Amino acid sequence: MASESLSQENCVQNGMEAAQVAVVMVPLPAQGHLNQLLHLSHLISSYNIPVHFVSTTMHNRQAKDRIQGWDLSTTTNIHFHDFPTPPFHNPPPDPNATYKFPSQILPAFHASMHLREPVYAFVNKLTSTARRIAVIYDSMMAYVVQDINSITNVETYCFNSISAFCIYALYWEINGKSALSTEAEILKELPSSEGCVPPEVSKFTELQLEAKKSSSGDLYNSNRLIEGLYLDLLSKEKTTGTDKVWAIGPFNPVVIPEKRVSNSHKKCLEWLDKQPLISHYKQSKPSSSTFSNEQVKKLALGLEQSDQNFIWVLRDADKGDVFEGEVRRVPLPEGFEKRVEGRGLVVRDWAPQLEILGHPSTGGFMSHCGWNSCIESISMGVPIAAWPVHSDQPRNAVLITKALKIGLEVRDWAHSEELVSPAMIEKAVRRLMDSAEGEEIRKRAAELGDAVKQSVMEGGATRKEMDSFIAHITRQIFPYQI
Ligand SMILES: O=c1ccn([C@@H]2O[C@H](COP(=O)(O)OP(=O)(O)O[C@H]3O[C@H](CO)[C@@H](O)[C@H](O)[C@H]3O)[C@@H](O)[C@H]2O)c(=O)[nH]1
Repeated sequence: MASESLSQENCVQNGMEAAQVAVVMVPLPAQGHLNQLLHLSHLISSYNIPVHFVSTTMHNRQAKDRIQGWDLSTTTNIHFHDFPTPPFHNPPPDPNATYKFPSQILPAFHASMHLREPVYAFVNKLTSTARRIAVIYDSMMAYVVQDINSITNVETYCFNSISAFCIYALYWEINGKSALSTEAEILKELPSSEGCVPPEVSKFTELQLEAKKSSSGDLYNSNRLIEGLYLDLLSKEKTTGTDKVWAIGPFNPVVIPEKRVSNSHKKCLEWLDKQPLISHYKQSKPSSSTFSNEQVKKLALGLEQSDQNFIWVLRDADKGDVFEGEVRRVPLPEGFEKRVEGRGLVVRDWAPQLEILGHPSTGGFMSHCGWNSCIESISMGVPIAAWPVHSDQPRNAVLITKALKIGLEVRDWAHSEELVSPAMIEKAVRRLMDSAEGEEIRKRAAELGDAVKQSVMEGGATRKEMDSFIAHITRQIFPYQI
């Protein structure tokens, strides 16, 4: 972390007018990535710094449509730049699709391959209007920004969309699992990353690693209260090639405004309003993967048997986030919705997840453990029943259940090839929501949530770290450097 410190209000006095700096955001065009950098754009723009958000027309629309917890119309400092969306047609829906395969990621990879030239041309042109440009790029967009470092007065910052815990574990694994600080011994319990991603994802990741140039620092949507140890190790060991590490998350708002701003499905929030406090439990469909019809049926039965109130986000799968394609509407067991009427709500659309998690009636979250879902749930003080599906998720589940102890596993990752039975689902929900063990877990989650909220408020440690990042990118440019 850099030593500069700067408050949000007086950043323009730091030798260089904040307005002379522009930030360009280069997100991977996929939901779990777009939303993180859009939230970060919001935070940075509040320091009176213009932010340019670049993606395809369709993905910019997706990002804007799905903002949660704040209102885009309240800021004039975020500028969207739309580049053409290359056509892509998803394969037809498969009712037996293995839930491990994140087919919706393929259009994102395809779109990103068309952004290298337009993004370079855009940043190059922007240099005539700003004295320094800080390009914040998703680590999965290293290929796209590879030429940008060579432009005068441009600095690049690599944003890691996954947890510091997972990044550190990956480097530790690659480097032959050698020396390990005793505090980090939990890494020895981690499941292997082998088989967690399909070959298309491995190939795309390798392309990024080959293209990656050194950057001026690394950014994490994380918080030292959650991952301090791993952030320190990343910085101390310069694992990613830099010791400048800023953990400035959660990027998402930690307090949900009373006036609901989400464009997405409001029915579930109104339903929650009518529930008693902390009575409800949420099961979410991952935004980037698919459950087979058989697994959906078992999940329905497990939820029914759990006897808990729930919202189940069961979006229609296979369409991809924004691209055209056929929709697979997953059938539910006959009579299910009638039987759970009043205590269970099935949502087929895009749900306002952050707002649901921030609702006082929400007591638990069964999640695939995508990093956004983890950090959103942590910041809202909601414990997690972890049901990882692919990628970094099995490791996030270890962070949640074993390191932080703010959740429990629905099933052991070692058995991830098997279907999860209704009995296992019922047991996990009851343990979390209706047992002494669950009460302890819920208490720890609430305490961590409160501490994280405090850290991002004025005077909090994470706010100071954010100020430090802003101070760094707006630092004085001496004449001989120009
Ligand atoms: O109905 C829905 C479904 C999702 N979301 C939001 O969409 C995001 C989903 O992100 P995440 O929980 O990270 O899931 P994925 O989209 O599956 O994330 C991908 O990207 C993450 C960041 O790299 C990785 O950690 C995951 O493994 C990878 O699957 C979150 O902000 C949710 O709040 C909604 O608002 N409504």
